[in-house]
Amino acid sequence: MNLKKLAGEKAVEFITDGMTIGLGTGSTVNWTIRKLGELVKQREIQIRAIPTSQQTSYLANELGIPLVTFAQSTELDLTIDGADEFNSSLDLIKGRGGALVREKLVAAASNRLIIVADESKSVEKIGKFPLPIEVVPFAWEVTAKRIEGLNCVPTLRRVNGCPYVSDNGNYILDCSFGYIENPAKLERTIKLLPGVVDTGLFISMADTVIIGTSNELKVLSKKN
Ligand SMILES: O=C[C@H](O)[C@H](O)[C@H](O)COP(=O)(O)O
Repeated sequence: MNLKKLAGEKAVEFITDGMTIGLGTGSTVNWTIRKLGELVKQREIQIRAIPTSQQTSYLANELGIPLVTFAQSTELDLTIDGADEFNSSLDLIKGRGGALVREKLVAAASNRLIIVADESKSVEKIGKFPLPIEVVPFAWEVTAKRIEGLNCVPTLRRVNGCPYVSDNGNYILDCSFGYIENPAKLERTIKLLPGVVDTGLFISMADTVIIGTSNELKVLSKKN
């Protein structure tokens, strides 16, 4: 069973006619986007969408999903996106695919954030994998040193030996903090550092996580 597909396709049920939605990035939400593309093609639903990456923009265009920008709408009804890790409080780590900055901006402009993931993303404490932090290329070495001072090992993300460059023209540092005891505090601390654009910590942003497990689909919702 493809658990990413199971979770990704389920999320389409939350999209209703006339919505303006945010489309996340990654292999799980791609299933949502493909399913949505079918509905749009069959004229079963009319929506507008803002993509969180070039990659998602290409896919949505290929599928005929109408795209808009924040110039047309500054408020979104719903965003559906993937995650690299989530805990039972629905705190997330995102950004392994490099789209964290736009993903956070789109999520923050949305009335609701639905995460789609397979069960391997569920953790007791976030920090199992390095935390992606997007930084301005200028003086990135200095920024990395400052982040290192917070007790972690930052590694510049590279592709074929060259620094990975995000859609925003920035670099990404993958930072091994180990398990993060207080994600909200860490987020505030990192964001104060000069050179940091944003972090992959998404704290108190997700409303719902749809999880594909080998037995069934599980839905976790924010406790109010
Ligand atoms: O930058 C990438 C995003 O945060 C993705 O949503 C995240 O990495 C999850 O991707 P996937 O569904 O491919 O595991």
